[in-house]
Amino acid sequence: MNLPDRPPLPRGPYLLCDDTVRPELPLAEKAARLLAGGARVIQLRMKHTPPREALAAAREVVAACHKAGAVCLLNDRVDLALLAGADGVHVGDEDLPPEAARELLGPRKVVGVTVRNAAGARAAKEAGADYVGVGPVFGTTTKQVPAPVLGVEGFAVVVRDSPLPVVGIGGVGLANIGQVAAAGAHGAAVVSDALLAEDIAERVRRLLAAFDSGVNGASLVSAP
Ligand SMILES: Cc1ncc(COP(=O)(O)OP(=O)(O)O)c(N)n1
Ligand SMILES: Cc1ncsc1CCOP(=O)(O)O
Ligand SMILES: [Mg+2]
Repeated sequence: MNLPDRPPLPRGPYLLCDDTVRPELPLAEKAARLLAGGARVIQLRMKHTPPREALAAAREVVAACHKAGAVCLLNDRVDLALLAGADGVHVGDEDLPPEAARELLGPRKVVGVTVRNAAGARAAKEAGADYVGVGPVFGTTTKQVPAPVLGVEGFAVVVRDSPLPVVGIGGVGLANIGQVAAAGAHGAAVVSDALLAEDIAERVRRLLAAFDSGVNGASLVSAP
């Protein structure tokens, strides 16, 4: 998956530090609580934060992640990823194309791409991506996603046929993250199940344990 000069994307829960969920909680505080729970990958997703505040938040969250030994990726914003010294970026259909993200970031950063199927994952690999985000795996109200819900069986087929590591996203939480892991996913992206928890750190600890338990589960899809 990764050339030696890229930080490996740790396997397991992939937590989103998101300004669209529980907006009253500052992004740096969300990140601190996610990290306190043992998060090893955080994606900073800012859809409403004004540019100068977003830059300050990116720098603060990246520093906190690196102090905790976690990987920090920026959603959408290649510019902020560069300015804040993030480990990479995640881009989708409405963002810079992955080739451009790779050109700007160079070979030493992680590029993740949203795709819907294995063909998209093959194209993402050709474009220089390190992993793909695939979903929605389950129903979600956090984002209006222009794609049908895959379900865990449909997700498992994409995982099986993808040439890149897959991070599942959409409706993932404590109740079903084990299924995502059992499907062979490299990661499981979680937004609201963690950020809306009364104790975010404890919820992350439980998500980590549940993913690891699922990894030992039976595969959901036989070999092709
Ligand atoms: C891990 C992961 N997968 C998919 C997405 C969605 O990205 P995108 O399609 O660019 O949509 P926005 O998040 O920008 O609304 C993601 N963020 N992370
Ligand atoms: C950003 C994004 N992209 C596809 S679904 C989603 C939101 C997922 O949020 P949740 O984990 O709360 O379902
Ligand atoms: Mg995007």
